[in-house]
Amino acid sequence: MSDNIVRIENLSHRYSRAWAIQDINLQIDRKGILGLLGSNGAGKSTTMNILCGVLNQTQGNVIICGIDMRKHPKEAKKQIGFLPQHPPLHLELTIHEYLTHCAHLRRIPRNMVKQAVEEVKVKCGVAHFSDRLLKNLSGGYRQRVGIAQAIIHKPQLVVLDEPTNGLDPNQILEVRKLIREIAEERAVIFSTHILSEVQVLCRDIVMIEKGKIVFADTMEAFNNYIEPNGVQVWFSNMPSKEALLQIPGVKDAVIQSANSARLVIDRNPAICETIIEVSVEKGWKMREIGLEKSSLDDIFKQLSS
Ligand SMILES: Nc1ncnc2c1ncn2[C@@H]1O[C@H](COP(=O)(O)OP(=O)(O)OP(=O)(O)O)[C@@H](O)[C@H]1O
Repeated sequence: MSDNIVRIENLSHRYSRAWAIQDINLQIDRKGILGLLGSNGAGKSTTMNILCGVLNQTQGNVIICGIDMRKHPKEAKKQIGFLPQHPPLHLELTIHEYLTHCAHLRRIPRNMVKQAVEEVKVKCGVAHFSDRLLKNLSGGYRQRVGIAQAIIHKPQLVVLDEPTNGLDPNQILEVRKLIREIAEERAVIFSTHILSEVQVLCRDIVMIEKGKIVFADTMEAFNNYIEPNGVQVWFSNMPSKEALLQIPGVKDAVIQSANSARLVIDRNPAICETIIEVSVEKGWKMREIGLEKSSLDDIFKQLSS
């Protein structure tokens, strides 16, 4: 049949008249983390809800480990763990009670429930809080429990919808570490609107904008693609615009003050060295140089055009 963990074919969905997503194609063949990046309303949740069998698509197919989600939802869902944006936690239960409840919902055989719960508590670092009520946990620990319920049945695919949203910086680091660990054994889809989250965590990236995929490749390819095209420079002996335009690789120059300019450059990894060399040669006394980072909005604009 198929070696794909996920295959999404020509997936489109409309809630009323307008299409929320259109013609999404996506394939995941290996373990590791894929980042699904998109701004608010781009269509991430719609795609994930369909992928996880929570929403029925208008058109297209979702195949999980060779099983068609629409034709065999129960079988397909066995291969998936899902942590939605608003985790389905029962705050009045303890961690142990909640995960035991999840194990039953996932139809883990009765004689294996205890072992599955203990294993997942250790894996997600919540074993020492086993008897604590969920309502008394910090945001980071609640997310750990949310991830625990998503992997308790050892699925091949885990889908995490904005899992680091609302956490403090330490909690974000801890949850990222846990996500990396669980991705050693399975494919993980990590949805977010924060580019830097995808850059630190994911091996592959899919960008979605206005319901359509605008970029899908490795993180490395993405980082190469978005290389900055602007440089800020500060000089003590400010050269003229004409002199700056003589630097090889500089396509345009805008003088911004008596000591600074913005240069539009070729995508050339050695451009900063060239600018520094010319500055030294001409005695411009460079004080500072910095590559401009594209904002996510710029990147989306660039990719959608
Ligand atoms: N239940 C719904 N009924 C009608 N329209 C909806 C519904 N849910 C989402 N939409 C619309 O579908 C489009 C995609 O929304 P979706 O929630 O999938 O985006 P998203 O990328 O997950 O955004 P966010 O990060 O804000 O959750 C948006 O235009 C949204 O307004």
